[in-house]
Amino acid sequence: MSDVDKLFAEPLPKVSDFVFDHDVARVFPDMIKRSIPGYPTIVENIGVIAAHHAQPDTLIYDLGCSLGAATQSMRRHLRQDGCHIIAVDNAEAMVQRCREYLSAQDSMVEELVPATVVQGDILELELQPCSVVVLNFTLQFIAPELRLPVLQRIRQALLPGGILILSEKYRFEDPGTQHHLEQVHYAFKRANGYSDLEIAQKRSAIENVMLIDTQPAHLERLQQAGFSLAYPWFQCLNFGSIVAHA
Ligand SMILES: C[S@@+](CC[C@H](N)C(=O)[O-])C[C@H]1O[C@@H](n2cnc3c(N)ncnc32)[C@H](O)[C@@H]1O
Ligand SMILES: O=C(O)C(=O)C[C@]1(C(=O)O)C=C[C@@H](O)C=C1
Repeated sequence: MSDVDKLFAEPLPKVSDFVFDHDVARVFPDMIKRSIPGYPTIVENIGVIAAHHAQPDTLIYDLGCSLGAATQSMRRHLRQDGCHIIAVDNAEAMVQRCREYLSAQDSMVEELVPATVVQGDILELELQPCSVVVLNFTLQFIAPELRLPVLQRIRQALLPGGILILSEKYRFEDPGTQHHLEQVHYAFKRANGYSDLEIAQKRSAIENVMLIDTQPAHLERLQQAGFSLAYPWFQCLNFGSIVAHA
């Protein structure tokens, strides 16, 4: 159901800002696996971590779900009775295909945790009480000044004992660290078949719409949002994931 990502393979007269449109949705599984080091490990362990912390008869949110990879993983691992996953994305193309992917999962596996796919803006979404929230490479596409209010609303919606799983691309204050991890990330992309042209054009496409923070900045913001504890559980090159406890 996924094509190979060739969106930036030819020279573009003008590189437009990256958007999650139908062209991206069509190649997204290939794009994200070849672009984010450790992505399969992060997705699989989101299921493990969510299943460990999910509470019976509660909601679970996958915010910025794209095609629902994190939702599918949580459905593979969750065993608590009465849970329901709400997968949210504001991109119509993603929502359409996410519904197809989850229907396909339902046709292959019986008695999965029910999941509802909602097209909506997480900046406007009213969050119901929940025990797990996932932001898997989503917050980086939210305007920096709006990130704290989003995290505060998530914190308020989480039940006692609830968790947020936040995965992001990182930048680094130390110039040497930033340079070397950025270069090795490009080597990762080349090892996955991207050309230097694709790497350069994709970098231009995301530079204005994917504004990344340092891991310490994320941890500080989570504390500001009222989370009682936050710690990194995974990092691969300049990408990583954090668990934050209500
Ligand atoms: C890198 S993708 C997320 C990957 C996905 N969570 C996964 O695990 O495969 C970022 C997603 O966030 C969505 N997004 C960005 N801003 C959003 C917003 N304000 N509301 C809802 N979804 C948003 C995009 O449409 C896109 O599907
Ligand atoms: O940093 C890059 O070069 C990327 O392509 C990263 C990234 C991401 O982190 O979301 C950017 C856009 C797509 O969603 C896939 C991967």
